[in-house]
Amino acid sequence: MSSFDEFDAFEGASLSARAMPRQAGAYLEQLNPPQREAVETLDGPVLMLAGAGTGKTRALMARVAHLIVTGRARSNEILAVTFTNKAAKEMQKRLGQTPFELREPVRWMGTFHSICVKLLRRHAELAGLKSNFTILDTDDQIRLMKQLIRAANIDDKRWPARMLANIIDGWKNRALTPDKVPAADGGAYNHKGVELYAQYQARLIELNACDFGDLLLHMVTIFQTHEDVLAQYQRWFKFILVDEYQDTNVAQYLWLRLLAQGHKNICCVGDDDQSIYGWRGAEVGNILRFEKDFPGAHVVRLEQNYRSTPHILGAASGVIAGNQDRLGKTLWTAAKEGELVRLIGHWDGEEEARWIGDEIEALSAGSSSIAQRRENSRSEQMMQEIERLHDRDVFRGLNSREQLVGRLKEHETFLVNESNTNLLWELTTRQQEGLSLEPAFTKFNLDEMAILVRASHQMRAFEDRFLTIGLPYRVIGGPRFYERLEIRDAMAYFRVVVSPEDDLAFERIVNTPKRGWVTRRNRPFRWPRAPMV
Ligand SMILES: Nc1ncnc2c1ncn2[C@@H]1O[C@H](COP(=O)(O)OP(=O)(O)OP(=O)(O)O)[C@@H](O)[C@H]1O
Repeated sequence: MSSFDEFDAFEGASLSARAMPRQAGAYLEQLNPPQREAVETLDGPVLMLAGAGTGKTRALMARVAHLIVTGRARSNEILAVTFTNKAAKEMQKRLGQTPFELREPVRWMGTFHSICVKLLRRHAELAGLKSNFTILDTDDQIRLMKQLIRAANIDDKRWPARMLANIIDGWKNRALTPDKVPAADGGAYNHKGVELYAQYQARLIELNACDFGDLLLHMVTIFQTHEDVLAQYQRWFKFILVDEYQDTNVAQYLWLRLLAQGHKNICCVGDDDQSIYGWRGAEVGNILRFEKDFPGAHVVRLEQNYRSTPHILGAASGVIAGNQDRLGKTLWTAAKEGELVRLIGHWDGEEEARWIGDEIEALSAGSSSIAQRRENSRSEQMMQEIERLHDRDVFRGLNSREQLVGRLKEHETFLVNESNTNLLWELTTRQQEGLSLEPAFTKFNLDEMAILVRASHQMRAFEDRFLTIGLPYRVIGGPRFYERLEIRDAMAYFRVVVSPEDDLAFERIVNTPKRGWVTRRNRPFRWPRAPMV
């Protein structure tokens, strides 16, 4: 076991931070009543059910500050799990500023993975690793699996390594070590999955490496098998906070449960309506079951939305109402009406990209779709037609879009097509509701507009279109720094220098750049140890 004593957990906690409790501060005044309830209920399990834009980040930060300011915990006694490391950094920064003014950073604030790396480096030998273990990326994982698959004489064209990687990942998300995989999963990967999983884990240990899933799996196993280690962390982490609880998987849930078992001071923040990571093992059941798992839990609902207009909330609520198994909450806002939501169907991605490109140009030029269309001769015709119909009272007293379409058909106008009727209906309702038509003619900056896509391949049609029409754009959330090919190659060189036994890194760079060396198939890599860099 790592040699460190309880004092290590508090390293960096200065005397000033351990001083007498201060007065609860201005941060409480900036909260609405449910937020305040979620912040001030410090003891026992708390579930903060927070819809989008309801100020959960604000409440989460206030809770951290409140624990410290009232002297209930020192900054190093709080374990705060955030969804991304970026979110942790941002919160850390804001906690140092008004209205919180914390003097010390919360050292155990980060993602499940970043916190588990820190813990596992301390206890690596309990998992058969050295503390300087390497963390494999997906490429390395696949490379290693391919070696094992070929060594087992399996055709990796028919049974791709990526398929095995997904299966093993799924088991790790469910906190299953090879010996715990249920018999029902025995048929996985042509009945070879469990055996290859065991070989893969053994090979990782030889390489002094682990993959992403192992970071949690090893820590759950260590906590389950070493009571003394678990007890130590249960004592240190007096209060636990978890963000995006609806996205936790079984392994993360077990890890949290083990740590919170003693004091049960765990506050989970989440929204059962925003669970989108089922495909990577997230269990929305974790949040639905919270009150069962933590009897006596205090549930607070944050329902006042500060970000959206009633139309947007209404549309979102309509979609969400169809979800099954909800804990239920009703978002509301004090904001005024705002723009209507438009739903526009397109034939394919290219047509959609073309339409959106035109719309963006129109919005940034300060011309609505109608005004923009007025600019070309075809649209001149369109404006004349609208005026003609207007004179015949076609738009008066309309109750539905269908009625509008009916009247347009009666007048045999060429305006009957989906995009024109959408636009005419929007303008009609705006007028009926006494709303100004102004917003449709306001100029917008390009950095006020965004396109959200579900998967990165959907960006292509937009990029093609924007390049064609010369519309400047930025892509946010493309491949991350460490995922870029050249960065991964450079990292592999460093890994070989630091750990000469890292065969996977060696395999990656041995022919990068191309040196014309041939590697033999069906053989795991074991290279002669000669200095090469
Ligand atoms: N009590 C409050 N009074 C006024 N404004 C608030 C209050 N709480 C939050 N806000 C504002 O609402 C907006 C959303 O807050 P915050 O980012 O904390 O929400 P969130 O729930 O974390 O959002 P999301 O999870 O959807 O990103 C921010 O602009 C914040 O300043």
